[in-house]
Amino acid sequence: MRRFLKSLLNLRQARQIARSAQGNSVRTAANSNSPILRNAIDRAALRSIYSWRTSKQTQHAPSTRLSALSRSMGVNANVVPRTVVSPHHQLSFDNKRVYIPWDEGVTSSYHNIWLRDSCQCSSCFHPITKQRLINTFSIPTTVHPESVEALDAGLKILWANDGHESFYPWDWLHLHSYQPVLEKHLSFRRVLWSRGDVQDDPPVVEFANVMESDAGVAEWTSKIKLYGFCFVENVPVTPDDTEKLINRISFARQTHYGGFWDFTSDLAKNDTAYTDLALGLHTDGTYFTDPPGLQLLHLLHHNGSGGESVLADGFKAARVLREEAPEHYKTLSRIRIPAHSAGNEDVCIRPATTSRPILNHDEATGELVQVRWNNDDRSTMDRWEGGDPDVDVIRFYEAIRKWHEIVTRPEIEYWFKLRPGRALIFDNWRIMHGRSAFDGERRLCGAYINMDDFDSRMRLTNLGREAVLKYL
Ligand SMILES: C[N+](C)(C)CCCC[C@H](N)C(=O)O
Ligand SMILES: O=C(O)CCC(=O)C(=O)O
Repeated sequence: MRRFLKSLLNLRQARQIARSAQGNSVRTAANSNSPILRNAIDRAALRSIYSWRTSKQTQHAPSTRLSALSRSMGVNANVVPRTVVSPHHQLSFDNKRVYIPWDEGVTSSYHNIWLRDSCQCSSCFHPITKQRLINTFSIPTTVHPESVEALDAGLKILWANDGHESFYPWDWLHLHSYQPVLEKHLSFRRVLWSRGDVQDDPPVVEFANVMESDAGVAEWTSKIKLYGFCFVENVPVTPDDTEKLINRISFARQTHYGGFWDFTSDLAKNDTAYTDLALGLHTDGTYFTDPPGLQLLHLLHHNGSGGESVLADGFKAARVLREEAPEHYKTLSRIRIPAHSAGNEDVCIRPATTSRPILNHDEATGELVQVRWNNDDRSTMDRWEGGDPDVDVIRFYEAIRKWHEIVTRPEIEYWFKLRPGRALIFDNWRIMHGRSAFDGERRLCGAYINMDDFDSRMRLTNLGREAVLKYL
């Protein structure tokens, strides 16, 4: 009652709620916009405070599988929202919107054109391909319901212009409510780490488990998402078996290095990875518009010394930078870094769009989503957009010096030795990798995977297709 009272403080909502208070049937007048009627609505809204009626409440218990798995991944799916339409008020609509009063005391409004365009029936939305079939541009801009009806499972609308019938499940309406937004879309927790957090007990899965079931792939992909990397134990020491392993997530990303690589220090490709030189911490593909999402490396053999590997959690390092030197964090989030791969004579790769900063954030949420750091592949920086090169040049070098100092701290760097049979996979948008110089013959194989292909596989194997498709 209190919540409902609170919600009525918002007169606009009161009017919406009152629309539904009119009359007894769930079918409401086609248009309640006349001033006389609106006053009646306001009065009705206030009256309707007391006309509470019980009605069948639609609730959706959380699926145990989803909530169990999602808890491990931090996916906030165990808090399944109560998609219960208010038992005390009814739906309403006018020539612009449909209004749904929820039991939680808010009312969602949906534009008629939006609802018609979002019809999920099999003639408007392909049930198999999940693509829109309706011709959006054939919907009149004045489209509005002839009637709306609250059924147990959802909302039925009969459209006035063509008599089309649409049905929207309550949980679909509640999830996609945009005015107001009622639910967060899926987001996945990450566990940021320092060396001490992982060196004794790094994330690991068994090759056999990954190969034999999608549950094994779910475990593998959820650990990659959580920690940014994961070892795979007992991988047969062959390129073929390694390729089969990576294909359990998705097909390999093709680049000028090929798809699945089997490489050594012979400069087969004109890149320092194909030498025995040390490689400082970096992410690959800073010269691509879309850097590879995952990188898998499997050491096949090394008869020599050196060649230790190092990983560092770029998101952890970014958090340290923001805490210790927020100005440098801002600089590395702003200044765009041109990069290239131009060693092979038939290749000169640079981002097709504008280049990107080292720290990249989601425009909508402001969340750090990608670290792009490869000081060796950085091109000549002769465009300082900050306006004053005198300021930006110095700021930039100070900021990357601080960044380099942080990422190479002993507590940040996780050094280990790759070994045959133990493949390593890591999120190349978050985890920096490198190696020490080496001698002798050292042969590795592996591949890249696109981030979108990884994300798809991670969601589907961990949450199930039904849960994932809900958010489309
Ligand atoms: C393909 N393989 C992983 C063997 C080598 C890739 C070289 C990556 C390049 N130095 C960069 O940092 O983008
Ligand atoms: O040789 C290694 O251990 C890693 C090589 C590397 O950093 C790369 O290929 O990007």
